[in-house]
Amino acid sequence: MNMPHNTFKAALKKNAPQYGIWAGFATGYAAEIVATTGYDWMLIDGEHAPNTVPGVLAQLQAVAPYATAPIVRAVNGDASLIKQLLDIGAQTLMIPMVETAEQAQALVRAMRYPPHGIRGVGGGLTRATRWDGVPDYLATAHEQLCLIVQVESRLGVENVAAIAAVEGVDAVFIGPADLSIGLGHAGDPGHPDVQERIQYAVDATLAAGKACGILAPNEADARRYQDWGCQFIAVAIDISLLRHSAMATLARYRTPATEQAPSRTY
Ligand SMILES: O=C(O)C(=O)C[C@H](O)[C@@H](O)CO
Repeated sequence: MNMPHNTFKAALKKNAPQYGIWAGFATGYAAEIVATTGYDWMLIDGEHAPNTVPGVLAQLQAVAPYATAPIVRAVNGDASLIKQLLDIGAQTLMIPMVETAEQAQALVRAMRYPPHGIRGVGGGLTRATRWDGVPDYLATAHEQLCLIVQVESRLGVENVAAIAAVEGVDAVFIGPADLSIGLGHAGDPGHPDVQERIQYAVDATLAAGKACGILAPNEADARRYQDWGCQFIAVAIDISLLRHSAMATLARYRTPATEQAPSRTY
């Protein structure tokens, strides 16, 4: 059995834009619905959505038949958690709040087997190896694994060039919400101070030869960040899509008939 091909990692190397969606419902059923919609990638959010390792596994299994590539965001960079997420078959990990090159190096080591790292061997117990069905997994696993580090603090942006330069870091993902609150502009990622730091981080990441991503559910933001060079952009959040659509639908009926435009003209 061949090792599953990491289409997201391959697409990053082609420098093609990759549009993603944040998946926050934390169930396999909802994740599968998202995976049918044609986005290039989806983020299974283990930081802010109520996900457990078995819950992430269910979502990975649910989306496996589809072309949308799953990225799993861990709640933190704990090496034991990284080991579990890799063992259940996550191939692309996003780790929040990386602030130094040393932290990034530790994450790379957590994703690699000795002598290049500290990942423990799960062998035939793990979905990653397809229960020992993938030949040579130990020697080749790193080829299909992808590490995205999140830069989302003042210190992280100051160190972004060194973080991006770490061998084994495939991409940097900017977190506008955390960055804006960290810079004293809570809830205002559009503030010029925040925008300046975002553009600086994008430039430094690209200069290091790595891909840069960002969350931008607002279309104007997404298009600007793409112009700046962001290659993978989360342009939607599934929970927000449901909520906004539900409210907009209800509002059409709640609005008094006299205020509504006529539905038919003769
Ligand atoms: O800082 C950010 O922005 C992120 O990391 C994304 C957030 O966690 C959140 O806004 C996702 O909905």
